[in-house]
Amino acid sequence: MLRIAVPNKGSLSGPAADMLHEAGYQQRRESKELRIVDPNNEVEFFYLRPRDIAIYVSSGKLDIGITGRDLLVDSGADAEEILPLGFARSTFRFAAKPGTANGVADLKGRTIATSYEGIVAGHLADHGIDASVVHLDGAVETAIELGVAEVIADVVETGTSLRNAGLEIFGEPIMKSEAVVVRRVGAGPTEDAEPKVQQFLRRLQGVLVARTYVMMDYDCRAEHLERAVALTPGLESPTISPLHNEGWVAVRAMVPSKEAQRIMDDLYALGARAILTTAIHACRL
Ligand SMILES: Nc1ncnc2c1ncn2[C@@H]1O[C@H](COP(=O)(O)OP(=O)(O)OP(=O)(O)O)[C@@H](O)[C@H]1O
Ligand SMILES: O=P(O)(O)OC[C@H]1O[C@H](OP(=O)(O)OP(=O)(O)O)[C@H](O)[C@@H]1O
Ligand SMILES: [Mg+2]
Repeated sequence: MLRIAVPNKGSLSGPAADMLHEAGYQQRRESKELRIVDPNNEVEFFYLRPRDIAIYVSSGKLDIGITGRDLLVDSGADAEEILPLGFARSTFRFAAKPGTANGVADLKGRTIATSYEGIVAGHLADHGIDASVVHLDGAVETAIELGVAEVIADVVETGTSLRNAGLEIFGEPIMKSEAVVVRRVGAGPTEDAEPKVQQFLRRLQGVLVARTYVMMDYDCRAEHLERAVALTPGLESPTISPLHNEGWVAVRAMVPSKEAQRIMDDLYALGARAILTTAIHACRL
């Protein structure tokens, strides 16, 4: 049975459960459940603190896990990212009162509060900067107002928390994060779990594709086909079928959902008609 770690709380938890559900896996019904077995898929899910997931996976007791890239790096665990999942996107940034710092060089001798000590210590070492790091569990933005630190390093999504605390980002982004699937470094093809791991990854990739693409169908005159196909090249190659009306063909191709409306406008301008888009519910590429 494949053993998978899933975030039990926080920003990663809901979207991770939604993605697993879309991929056909059974998920817990109560937010207090710590583990469930999905017998049909022969998978056992362990609901763990997101910060601990890379550590469990690196121990080899769990085959794979879903966590944040920032949490993986911060943990220093012997685990690696094998699939980015596109949700819980954030950046990790330094911030301070306006006008107090411009770049990483200004951190010398300063006190930095963060929940991600591993990332901050690594970044300071990379830049050869000597500074003190204070570990706080959360609500790090308040540390400056209360005099615990002069600078913070924290997760930023919209920037609202920083603005509300009267703080400004400075310096280059320390890292970009999103939810990722992780596994133990060195785990691989010879392991018993490998076929199940690959099947799990294919299912999640299928969800990612179904979320980002739509299927587009349209009819166009054969003489416009090359220009139409240039607009809708599909993932491999579009399907072209003859129409009963001579000189017309039907085209079917996957297109990125974000671009669907623009592509429909361009196809219409080319003379294509009966342009339809439909959602993809699931796929294997
Ligand atoms: N506002 C946010 N937007 C997007 N991702 C976020 C946000 N806050 C945290 N994350 C991401 O969630 C992961 C941290 O999860 P964790 O559960 O530790 O913190 P949290 O979501 O802030 O929950 P809490 O602080 O309530 O425990 C990291 O990968 C981080 O980048
Ligand atoms: O840029 P924003 O959209 O404001 O999002 C970023 C904030 O969200 C998270 O905080 P959370 O609410 O989880 O509280 P915490 O700091 O206690 O973790 C994170 O730690 C930041 O503070
Ligand atoms: Mg938080």
